[in-house]
Amino acid sequence: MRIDQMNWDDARESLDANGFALLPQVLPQDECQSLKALYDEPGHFRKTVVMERHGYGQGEYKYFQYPLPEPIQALRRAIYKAIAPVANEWASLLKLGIHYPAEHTGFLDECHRNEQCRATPLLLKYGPGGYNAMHQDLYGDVYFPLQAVVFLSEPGVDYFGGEFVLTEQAPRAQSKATVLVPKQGDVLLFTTQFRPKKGTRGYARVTMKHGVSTVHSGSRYTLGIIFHDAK
Ligand SMILES: O=C(O)CCC(=O)C(=O)O
Ligand SMILES: [Fe+2]
Repeated sequence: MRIDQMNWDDARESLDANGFALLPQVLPQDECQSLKALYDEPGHFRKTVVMERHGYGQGEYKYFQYPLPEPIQALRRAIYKAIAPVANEWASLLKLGIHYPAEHTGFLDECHRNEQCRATPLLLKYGPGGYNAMHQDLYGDVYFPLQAVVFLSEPGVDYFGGEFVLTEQAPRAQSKATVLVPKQGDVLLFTTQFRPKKGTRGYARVTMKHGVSTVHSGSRYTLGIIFHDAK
C-alpha cells in the first residue's frame, strides 16, 4: 500500500478545485482481488442491501461490521488523516463552525457521542444492467464532507459501461456532470454533500451527488469508504 508515501498536495489541490481527486494505483491487483473475494464471506458484514428494492438502482451492496478487515481499517485511517485539513478548510470557508479532529479515531468519538456507532465501509457489486442512482451518503447529523471509492475491477476487461458519475450544483445554476473511469487499484476521493466554490460574493455551497451509469456487461466491484458511522 502506497498511501503513506503519497504526495497529497496534488490531491488536496484537485479537491479544492473540483471537489474530487483521483489517486492512481494505490492498491496492487492481488489486494484488489482479495478485497473482492470478501464479498462472499458473510461473516464480515452487518447488512446486505438489494438496491432495486429501495429504488437505489440495480445491484447489491454489503456494509462491513466492526472490526473492519485490516487493509480497510488502515486505508480509512490514512486517508482521513491526509484529507482532514481539506475538510477543516472547507468548513471554515463556509463558516460552518465545525472542526474535524486530526485523527480518524477522534472523529469516530464524535460519531459515537451522536449514537452513530455502526460501520459504513461497504462492498458494492454490479452485474449487467446494474447502476447506482445519484445520491449522497449521509447517516446522521455527524458527517465527514469527503469519502473514497476504491476501484476493484478493471474497466474494459472485467466490465463495460459502469462509469462513475459526479454532479455538482451551484446555487441558481443547472447541474454539471463529470464522468470518470478509474482503473483497478485507483482510489477516487470526492465530496459527500457540498463544498465551497468561490463566487462573486465569497464562497458558495456547491452540492455534489455521485452514482454509477449502467454496467453493460461483466461485473464491477467497488469498496466504498465513508468516514462517519451510521445510526
Ligand atoms: O460503485 C461506485 O463506484 C459507487 C459507490 C458508492 O456509491 C459509494 O461507495 O458510496
Ligand atoms: Fe455512495
